[in-house]
Amino acid sequence: MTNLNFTDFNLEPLVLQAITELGFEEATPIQSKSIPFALEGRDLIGQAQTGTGKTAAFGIPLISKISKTDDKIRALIMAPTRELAIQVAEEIEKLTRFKGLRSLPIYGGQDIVRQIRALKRKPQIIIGTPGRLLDHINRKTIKLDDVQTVVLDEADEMLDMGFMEDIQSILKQVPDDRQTMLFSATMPPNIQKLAQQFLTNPEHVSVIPKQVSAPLIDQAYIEVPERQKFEALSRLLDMESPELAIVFGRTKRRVDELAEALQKRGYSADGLHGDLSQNQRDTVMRKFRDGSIDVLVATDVAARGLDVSGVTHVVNFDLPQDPESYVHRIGRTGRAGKEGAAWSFVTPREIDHLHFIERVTRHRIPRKPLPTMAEAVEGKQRVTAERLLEIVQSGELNEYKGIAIQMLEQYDSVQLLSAALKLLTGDKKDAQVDLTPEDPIRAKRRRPDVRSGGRKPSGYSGNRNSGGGGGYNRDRNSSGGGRGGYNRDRNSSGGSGSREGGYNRDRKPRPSNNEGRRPARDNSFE
Ligand SMILES: Nc1ncnc2c1ncn2[C@@H]1O[C@H](COP(=O)(O)OP(=O)(O)OP(=O)(O)O)[C@@H](O)[C@H]1O
Ligand SMILES: [Mg+2]
Repeated sequence: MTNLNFTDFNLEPLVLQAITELGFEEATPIQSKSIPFALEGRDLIGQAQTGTGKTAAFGIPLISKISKTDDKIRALIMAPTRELAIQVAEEIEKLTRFKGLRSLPIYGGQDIVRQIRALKRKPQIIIGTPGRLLDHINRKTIKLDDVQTVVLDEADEMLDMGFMEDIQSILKQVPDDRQTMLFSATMPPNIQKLAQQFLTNPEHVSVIPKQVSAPLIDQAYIEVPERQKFEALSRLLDMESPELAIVFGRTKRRVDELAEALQKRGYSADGLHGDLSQNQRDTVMRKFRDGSIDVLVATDVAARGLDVSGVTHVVNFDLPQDPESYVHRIGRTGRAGKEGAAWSFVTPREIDHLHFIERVTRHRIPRKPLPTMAEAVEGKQRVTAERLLEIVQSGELNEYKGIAIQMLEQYDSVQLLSAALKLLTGDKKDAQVDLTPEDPIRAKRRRPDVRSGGRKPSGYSGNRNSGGGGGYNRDRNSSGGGRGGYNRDRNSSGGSGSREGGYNRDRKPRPSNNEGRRPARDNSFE
């Protein structure tokens, strides 16, 4: 089907105005398909590739049903991580800007007394992580008797994190005649269990072409021994000079060590994982969103749902265990019609696991050679030259011209310019870096299907853009600079302030097929 315009949905003018303000010109395929059903009140299972606007697909209908004068909690959105809850709350906030609804994020690690105070302002929409929501329900500071709409964003991840019981307990508090919607880019078969329990006659809305991962992501892998991964990463970052990059590591220790090593080598990097205080997590995310750091090193805490504009590269420093995680990690780039690159480091013993990921995601990942030292140097020089030319074009150089003329009288111009480039490029610091080696991930045997309905794999789809997945209108207003391609004004609204507290809910550890030697997955997302 062709994409619809937002005016086709018969939305209130104040909601339409907010959509226009966000710069959305037409609905994406998942929005075109799910908004009409959702407005009718139908239960929904929505699946579409990463970065294709699922948040607004549930957000727009949900806010359309709530009245400004209401003072009850009418909608509950659950998300697996704190950062995602905050981000979804921000998008809802933007969508309700003109309508004037009240929404509130509720998540662990934030001062509960402050949350209780904020709840007194009678929000109609709550966006929360399951553990903290349950905490409020038990304290009777949140009552869900009047909820009309429930959304489980990243439903499969919440199951995987062991939230099933919490979700059950929470949903017991919500009236049975509510509308329930599940959304994710991946729907492994076990999602059916959740759907059967919590949804009534759901409409399956899926926008999935042959490959599960987003089509605008250029995927590649580099075969590299464990001990050479760091050198490979440095070279890759130098060669590609990402605008913003997310580097995924398997464990918290890995993330800490890697972030520190990158800093030592002069990269502007910081780490994010579930053992940091909420204050630290907020600070890192804020810095990454505003570009004051350009490499975010993270565990899978950052794999789901996070939408940071300008992420041009994702690097799997360590391969993820699950194909779903691969799809979500790489989906942090190539969003909203933009292109992105995803590189995965694969140790020789992990090649089988990579093939498993390829089979499940139905996408052949081409191998690329390790960038050479020369390519890395050339990449850095190119970026420096580009920066220099930008300054030349800006034309504001008068105060330097006197000294330039003086220098040119004494030295050769090529020599002078080379020296300037050298200075700007900065010498790479050769600081010694020792990372604790990680064990290789072993190939897992499992039914190769991350989609709902259990369709059989139909072979590889090596063809990018097959099926036309994302569906953003990328041709309009291309922004000359090479990055744009779709029109929207991205004002990241800075996030909520930092709070202290250390509520970390323990997730149930997932079964490991690595004889328990694999360090636990980051189990404190919430
Ligand atoms: N109709 C639209 N036109 C242009 N941009 C849009 C539209 N709808 C959503 N967006 C923007 O696209 C980006 C990605 O949206 P969103 O985060 O909802 O994706 P998602 O499908 O939930 O991805 P993920 O699976 O990673 O969670 C956001 O910046 C969002 O504001
Ligand atoms: Mg999302």
